[in-house]
Amino acid sequence: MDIHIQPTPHLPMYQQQKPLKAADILIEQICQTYTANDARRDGIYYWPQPLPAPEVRILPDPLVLFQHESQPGTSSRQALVPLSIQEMLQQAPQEKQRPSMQIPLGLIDKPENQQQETLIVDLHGSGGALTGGPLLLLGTLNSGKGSALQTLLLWLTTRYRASQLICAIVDPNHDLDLFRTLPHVYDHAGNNLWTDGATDEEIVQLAQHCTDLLVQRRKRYNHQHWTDDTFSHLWTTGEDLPMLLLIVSQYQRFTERPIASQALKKLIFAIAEARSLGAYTVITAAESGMRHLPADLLNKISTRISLFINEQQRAEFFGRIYPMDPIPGRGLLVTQDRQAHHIQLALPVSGASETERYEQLKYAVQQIQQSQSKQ
Ligand SMILES: Nc1ncnc2c1ncn2[C@@H]1O[C@H](COP(=O)(O)OP(=O)(O)OP(=O)(O)O)[C@@H](O)[C@H]1O
Repeated sequence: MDIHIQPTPHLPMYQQQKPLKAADILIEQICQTYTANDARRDGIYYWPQPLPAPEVRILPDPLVLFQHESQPGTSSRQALVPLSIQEMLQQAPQEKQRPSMQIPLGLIDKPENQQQETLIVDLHGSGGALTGGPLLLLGTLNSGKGSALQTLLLWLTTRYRASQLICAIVDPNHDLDLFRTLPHVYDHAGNNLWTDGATDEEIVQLAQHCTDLLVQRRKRYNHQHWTDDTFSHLWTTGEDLPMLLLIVSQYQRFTERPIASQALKKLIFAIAEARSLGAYTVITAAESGMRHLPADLLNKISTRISLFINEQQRAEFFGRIYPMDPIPGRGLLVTQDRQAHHIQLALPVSGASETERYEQLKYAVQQIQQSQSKQ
């Protein structure tokens, strides 16, 4: 059974800060008498609410991945998945799982269709999805890249056991430190696949472990003709074949280090070539431009999310200047139909401050760890 993700979730209601005007009262009364559902039945669609925006004093965490255990449905906060982590962890092993790399990351605005939907990125890149293939998250300092990686990794490690998913992580900012202890970050030989990339040797070694994994996989199935569906088919027949996810955070940090950047680039290319074998890539970068993200690397990346970047970078990255607000987690995504959409990414966990969110994430990772040790 697949986990159901609300297609058009309800938006948070902010507390009214200013006194109501007569027009507001009138609108509210009309909305009460003639609800959105009544309107929809009559073929009238309301303009969707604006994307939920974090506001330090009012609601710093308006959009989160999972529902909070103690307050389902009672908070003005919105969850992408209508389940708590604990419920997800209990449900996942009972499902007939497929190796899906479709990850709910936030909300996507489509005002021209009067819609707002869950943003799902698909690292496997099956046809028909809004986005597909390797993912780049670009954004300036404090734009929300690290939080987005946490959301992505929390989803995947909650959903898949370590025997189903191996994560290789290059994390110079230590945004994913809390995940380091999870068994997902080790390969079958017991090698730890997390590094902050402080030395070139560490990067080269991690690249070697990942390449070995791919080589072993090709060898093991040397007569196999790999198509888009082969991996999924082998997986569901019970083959011991974990997905491999490479995360390279802050790619620009390595561009001045020829050995490290060559090793990373080669690895990213090898993983892009091995998508049908179940290998996937996510990269974040704080700088665009050829010097930081070479064109041949960018060509391998089919899903490009830009969080806040300055106008000049926007012009370079998109070929034109789309309007953007400097809101954490707010960004732009150009979908396969070449349409640009505003998006709001979800935080992995809720919390009124960074410290609270850190503790919540720590607790979430502990829950994952415990559920792993029970299996
Ligand atoms: N989707 C979001 N909703 C609400 N707040 C967010 C969101 N994403 C990030 N934030 C907040 O914005 C701040 C910066 O986030 P984060 O550290 O993820 O940014 P970053 O791009 O990784 O920054 P840097 O490049 O400096 O490491 C944090 O306080 C974080 O909690």
